[in-house]
Amino acid sequence: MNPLLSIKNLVKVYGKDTRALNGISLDFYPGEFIVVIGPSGAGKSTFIRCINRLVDPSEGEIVFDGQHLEKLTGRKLRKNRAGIGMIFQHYNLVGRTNVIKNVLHGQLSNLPLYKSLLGLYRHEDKQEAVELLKKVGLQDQIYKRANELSGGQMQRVGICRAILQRPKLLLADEPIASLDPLSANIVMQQLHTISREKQLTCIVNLHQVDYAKKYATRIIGIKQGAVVFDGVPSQLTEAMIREIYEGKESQMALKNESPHLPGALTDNERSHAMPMAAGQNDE
Ligand SMILES: Nc1ncnc2c1ncn2[C@@H]1O[C@H](COP(=O)(O)OP(=O)(O)OP(=O)(O)O)[C@@H](O)[C@H]1O
Repeated sequence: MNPLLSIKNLVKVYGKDTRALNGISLDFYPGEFIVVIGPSGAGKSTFIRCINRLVDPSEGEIVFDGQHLEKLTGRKLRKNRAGIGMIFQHYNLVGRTNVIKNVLHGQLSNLPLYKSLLGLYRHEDKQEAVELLKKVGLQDQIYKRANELSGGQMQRVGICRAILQRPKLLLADEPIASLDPLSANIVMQQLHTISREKQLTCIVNLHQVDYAKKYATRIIGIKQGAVVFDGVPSQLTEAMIREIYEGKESQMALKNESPHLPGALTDNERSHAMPMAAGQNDE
């Protein structure tokens, strides 16, 4: 089977000498549910964000669905990136817009510019948006403003938006880091179920090793910008977990606690509130 995504010698250096990724090479196959774990600062977010070019890699190749993404710019990059959905830690919904319109934003990149500006969505997209919202239990919240929802509900809207984009690959950057354990479990369960049903390849960054073991078909451990573990959940032993998280982060990961606290959007997340929308990220 050919990989859907093939990454070769991926390097990211921030500024002069912060080497966040140190030559990562990995292949990802259709239908895999991959969880990336590792201590804070290991490079997990940088890795996920290099894949869809929210962060530009310094070196290496990113071949997605046969296209070298690292070489693309402007419209070609947007077109190819439309096949990659993204779920953010802080949801990145448009707070004053209602739930269904937020979900429909997932289709913006597939509409001609004038239709996207006027919000002229296709009937079948509206129907699918409603179906997805029903699936995640939000059928009664469809016309509520997004900023009236709980964190867990917002993230379920974020999942629906990413799925409505009809991607081949779904990236999720710490999707449950801002949620309480009950909401986190619901979000992971729904993400897992929907991606299984659609046979989507998912790459999810998590701090919680328990969730990684529960949901992943494959776990990647990253430490200091390099892959130190790549295997199925049963191969991730306690000793291996300690090795990955050696240092103060290990205790938090083993106790299934997130070192992240809910907070404001980072500047980068804010500027990519609708990363796949037409007209954005022109280079
Ligand atoms: N925009 C940036 N500018 C400079 N350095 C950065 C930037 N983003 C990340 N870094 C640095 O790159 C390294 C990897 O960061 P990254 O956020 O990818 O790690 P992470 O594993 O996702 O961490 P966490 O789990 O805490 O989110 C860290 O040393 C971090 O300080």
